[in-house]
Amino acid sequence: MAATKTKKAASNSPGKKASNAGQNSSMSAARKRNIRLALGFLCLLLGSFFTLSVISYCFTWQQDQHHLLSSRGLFNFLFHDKAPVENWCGRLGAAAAHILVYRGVGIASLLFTIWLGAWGVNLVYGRIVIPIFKWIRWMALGFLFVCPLFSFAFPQMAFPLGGALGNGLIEWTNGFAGKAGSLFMLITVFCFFAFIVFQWDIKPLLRRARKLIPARMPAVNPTGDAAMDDAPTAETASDNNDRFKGFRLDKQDMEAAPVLSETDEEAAMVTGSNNKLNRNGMAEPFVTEEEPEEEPWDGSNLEMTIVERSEPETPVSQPAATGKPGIHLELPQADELVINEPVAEDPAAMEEEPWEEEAYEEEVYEEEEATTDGMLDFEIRTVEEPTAVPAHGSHITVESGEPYDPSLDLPNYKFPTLDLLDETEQGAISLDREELEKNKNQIISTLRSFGIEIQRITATVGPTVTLYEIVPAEGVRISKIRNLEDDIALNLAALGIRIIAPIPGKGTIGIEVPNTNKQMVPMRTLLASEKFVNSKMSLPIALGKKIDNENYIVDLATMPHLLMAGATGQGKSVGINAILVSLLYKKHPSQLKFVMVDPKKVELSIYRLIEKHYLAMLPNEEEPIITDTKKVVNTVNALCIEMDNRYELLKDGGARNIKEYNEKFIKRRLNPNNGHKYLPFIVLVIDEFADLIMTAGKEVEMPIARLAQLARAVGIHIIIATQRPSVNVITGIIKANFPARMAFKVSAKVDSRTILDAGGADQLIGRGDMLVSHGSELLRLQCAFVDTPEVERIVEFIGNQKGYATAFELPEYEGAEDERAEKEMIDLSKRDKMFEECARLVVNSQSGSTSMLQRKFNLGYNRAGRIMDQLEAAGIVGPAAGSKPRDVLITTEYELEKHLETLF
Ligand SMILES: Nc1ncnc2c1ncn2[C@@H]1O[C@H](COP(=O)(O)OP(=O)(O)OP(=O)(O)O)[C@@H](O)[C@H]1O
Repeated sequence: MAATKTKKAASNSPGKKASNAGQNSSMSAARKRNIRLALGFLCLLLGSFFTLSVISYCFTWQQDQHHLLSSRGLFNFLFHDKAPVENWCGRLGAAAAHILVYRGVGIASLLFTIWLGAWGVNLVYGRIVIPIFKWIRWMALGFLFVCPLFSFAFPQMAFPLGGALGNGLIEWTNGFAGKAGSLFMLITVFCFFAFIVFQWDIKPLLRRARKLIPARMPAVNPTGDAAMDDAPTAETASDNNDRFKGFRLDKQDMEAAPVLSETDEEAAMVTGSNNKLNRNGMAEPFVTEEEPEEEPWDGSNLEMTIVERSEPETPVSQPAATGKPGIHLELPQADELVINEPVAEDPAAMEEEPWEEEAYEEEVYEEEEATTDGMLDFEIRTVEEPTAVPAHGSHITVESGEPYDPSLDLPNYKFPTLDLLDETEQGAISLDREELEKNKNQIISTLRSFGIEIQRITATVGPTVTLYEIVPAEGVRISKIRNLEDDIALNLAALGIRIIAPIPGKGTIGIEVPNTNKQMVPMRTLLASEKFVNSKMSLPIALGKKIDNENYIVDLATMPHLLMAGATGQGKSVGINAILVSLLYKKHPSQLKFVMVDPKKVELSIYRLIEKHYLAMLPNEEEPIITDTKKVVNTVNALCIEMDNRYELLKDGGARNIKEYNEKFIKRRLNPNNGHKYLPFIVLVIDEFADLIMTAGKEVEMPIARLAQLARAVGIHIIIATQRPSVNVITGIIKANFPARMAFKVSAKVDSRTILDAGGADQLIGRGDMLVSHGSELLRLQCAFVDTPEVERIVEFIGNQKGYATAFELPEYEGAEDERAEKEMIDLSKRDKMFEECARLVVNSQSGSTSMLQRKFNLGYNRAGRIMDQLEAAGIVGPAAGSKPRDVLITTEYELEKHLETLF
């Protein structure tokens, strides 16, 4: 009875209401999205249909027009006439095109039909893909200028180029003011659009015209009148300069306007009309209603508390949305987008380069005018072009007491905005009470069947799993539960159960059970969260959500290196993208560089677009993303040299780590003339580490281990990902230097132990479900999801901006060259006595394996290696391929004999 009462109370509890409200709001959001999609597709279809019918009309109008005009009305033509029509879109197409072209605006009607399709595209995407509102101006120009222009220019043409509108306007003006009047009308309309609506800049044209005039005048009139002729020109110049100043203001205003309207458009598209701006143009603080905690509710005979956490953080504005303070994007809820525009004028608009260049040209011109005026001095000045693309640290020599700002390398760089990420709705975490109760009962009965009684059970519902925390009855030893782990998991029989006995620091036992309805964690919500936006970490990475729904954001700099593993298709690539995207949203190109290694050649290639902003590579290297093993070895060794150089700089600068060093440099306490420079963080990302180790072995393992041991203090961090977390890939030396590990689902418990030093990763459920071991904790997280198109949009956004002249150059690594030179210097006249026999064995077995030579001829490793190098120099085998046998370049013994004859 008591139990029933509690249940009732629980079902009426505010928590339940809140969750109902959440469900309702997510349903209405889904309905809105469906309506938007339906309208979008309709507009797209109609737009395409009408466009096609108008294009077809251009070829078929004569045949169809006859039927149309002879038919008694459009209705009759559409529904009763039997005569065949030529238009590709049938009767409907012929009628629509007739109305649009003949009775409407002529050929300019295409502007309307394509615009309709563009509306559809925007509605389908839910954001402004094609700027349709800007298009309205072009439509107006088409209807009010192009239509009458066609009718004026081709009055005899049978095809209604200008449509009824063009013909009507021209007829009226012809009658009212004659042809001259029509021409004036057309010029006036054009000027109205050019200067008022589009605000086109005709100054360059005028200036060119003006330059031509004084240049010719003295030649025409060399008697001294030139000075008189020049005088008004100089006046005009200053006049123009005044006008120019006025125009400069207008231009700013004008530039501000489309930005505003476009953003409004976007906001209107996405949110309806939910823009909130307070009077200062700053964000209204958002108040999120904390969902009240669920009341405890009764199970069949035991009480279980469901801990449902509200979203832990109010997503806040993203400061970096424009690279300038003041423009913020807020995402309080998935379906609400608040955009705040700054009231103060945007300094960026004033600093636009072309504008500055024009102003400068204008000044130079004015001076030229003045000197020609008096014919006294003649000075030819060359105006140095401002460097189009800066080199790294190019503004370093600016002498001023101001603190050094590395971002001034690329002052106009804009950080990617949140709207580049999909606005995936993340509804409230749904609580399926039936499911919770069923699991609870099963846990209780399973434990009871092993003789374990429990006192209390609490459920915490996370995005993908629910954690049942159990307090065992007095006297039950935790080791007993731990020993029964497998049996309990078997009895609960759900996929992906993980038992944590005990939960560290709590003394309770945790059983994680996957939810039936799993929630994805969109990257956007993490990047918009207060914790991320206000993070002061050196390299903040937003990894995902914890089981209690809290955002998990860590500093890669403190990790300081990260080892990732997971079977194929379990979310590794998404995890790497989440890390890279987090860093791209937070760090300026002057502060961070990536070295990317991708033997698979497909995963990281998408980042090649940001080569000139964020990538670091060897000098004279062509490919920004390294795919070739040999090049990886060189690059990793180059990073070791960079590390050593940085240590020298730190020692010289009296700093213990990169943070202290950069702080000193910013305060201008380190002299760039002594080689000091601002040091960006470098993150080395290696995908498919197993592949690398298999091909390059120790050659790559050693420098990586060295980096991992020492590079942290100088700001070089490593992220390694592998599908195969076996001990020969993640060797002891690598493991010892990678304290932070991230495991997606792996196929065997032994793999889980290799990566995490604990089981559990084999029991994950995939799709971004992961375990992170950092410090002493082992956390279960749902990895943030960022899709490839989103990453593409972000790198395109960055790549389209002005970057450095080159990628960040790593120091040259000479080792590789030396090796090659050494090989080239092998003197075959001093070849080993066993050379010929070894050559025969290699050719007959078609395997260039050094260990085979060792075994067959009982040779030492060094001698066998030397013979193999001689075989390579003789062109019998190919270059070393890591631990794999070398390729054999000769196929038969006969061919070998011939080859040896030619050689010796
Ligand atoms: N965090 C996540 N949230 C939701 N779904 C995810 C998540 N991570 C991955 N997935 C799903 O799993 C699929 C495979 O992920 P991903 O490509 O990252 O696997 P992978 O481990 O890199 O595989 P491979 O090693 O073969 O490249 C994705 O296409 C996506 O559908």
